[in-house]
Amino acid sequence: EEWKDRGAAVGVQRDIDANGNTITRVVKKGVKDFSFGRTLGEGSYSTVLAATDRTTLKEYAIKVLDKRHIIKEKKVKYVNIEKNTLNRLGEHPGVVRLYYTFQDERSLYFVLDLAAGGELLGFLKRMTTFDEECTRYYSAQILDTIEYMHSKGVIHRDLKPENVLLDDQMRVKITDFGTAKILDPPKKPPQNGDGPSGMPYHGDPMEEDGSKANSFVGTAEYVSPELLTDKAACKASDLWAFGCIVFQLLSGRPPFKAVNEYQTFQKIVGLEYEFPKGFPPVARDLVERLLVLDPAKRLNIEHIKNHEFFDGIEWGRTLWKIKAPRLK
Ligand SMILES: Nc1ncnc2c1ncn2[C@@H]1O[C@H](COP(=O)(O)OP(=O)(O)OP(=O)(O)O)[C@@H](O)[C@H]1O
Ligand SMILES: O=C(O)C[C@H](Cc1nc2cc(Cl)cc(Cl)c2[nH]1)c1ccc(Cl)cc1
Repeated sequence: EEWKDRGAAVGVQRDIDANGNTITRVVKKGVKDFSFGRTLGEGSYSTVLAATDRTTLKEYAIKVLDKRHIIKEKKVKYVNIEKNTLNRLGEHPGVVRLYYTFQDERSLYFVLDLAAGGELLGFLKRMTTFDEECTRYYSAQILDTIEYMHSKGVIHRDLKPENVLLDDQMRVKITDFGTAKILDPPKKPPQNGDGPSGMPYHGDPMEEDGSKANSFVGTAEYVSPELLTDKAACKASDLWAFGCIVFQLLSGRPPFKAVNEYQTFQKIVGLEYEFPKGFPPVARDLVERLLVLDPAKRLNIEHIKNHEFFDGIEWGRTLWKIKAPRLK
């Protein structure tokens, strides 16, 4: 049987010796335990390969990072945030699960769920737009996963269709947690200088005046206004990105897009966007209540789940059992 301590994977092997005594051996999973297949994709600091566990024949995606490259590019912090965040998130159908991590002299390895369907963005590009039924299904699974992440004190901070992968049954698998923020439960009563809602942050260096130096900004089109104005990401920032994704699935383009990042940021803080003709009115109402400049005035997850756009969606386990609607 196998048991895994936090992220480091160890297997337990039992054998009987000549005198009939049981010998228990603890074995660490390593590169040798997998046969590597095709390249699923490349990141700036990583290669993701399909792989099969030689013993169990289970298929995984293994993300391989070159140690020297990570150190040179000063990405050690992000790799460890990704590992710690994935370990903290444990198991949810909408999160790419981390089974093992290990390293050899040259590389680091993340053994992850295989999302054989690839990126949601790929399907959207092929379809140009999704109809309401498909949009409802995919955005409901994304929302259910955001709710789970937030319940574990994790803010994703870079939600976008590229980071929404799909498994072989066209179910959502959210990935890319290297830039997530982990909210720590306050050990002491909230003091000023803590993050919003009195929750102190960790993972970003603090300025001497106690304000958070938020080094990270997400992908321009999906960045929330509060991150641009007072550099503070909060849970509602993921719901801004969610609003952008719903808009993009139905219209084929993100709401805020300009010739360069700076002009995109100007459109965001100025709330300059318009719906294309024919955009479904119920979905429009939902998006208008998410793309609100003041994060405190944005719909919260409970209200979104009860919005008319999600009529017919049964939240909870059922959502992950129903068949994905055919993309048409
Ligand atoms: N679990 C997975 N299953 C299948 N494909 C995956 C999985 N994880 C990543 N990929 C694919 O591999 C490619 C590289 O992903 P990776 O997360 O390593 O880098 P990235 O985040 O896309 O790029 P960057 O690091 O520059 O942001 C992506 O195109 C992604 O779609
Ligand atoms: O937490 C652990 O298990 C230990 C290590 C931590 C760790 N060791 C590292 C060595 C290098 Cl060179 C770079 C990074 Cl980012 C490194 N991170 C580790 C091993 C593998 C992976 Cl995928 C992530 C972190």
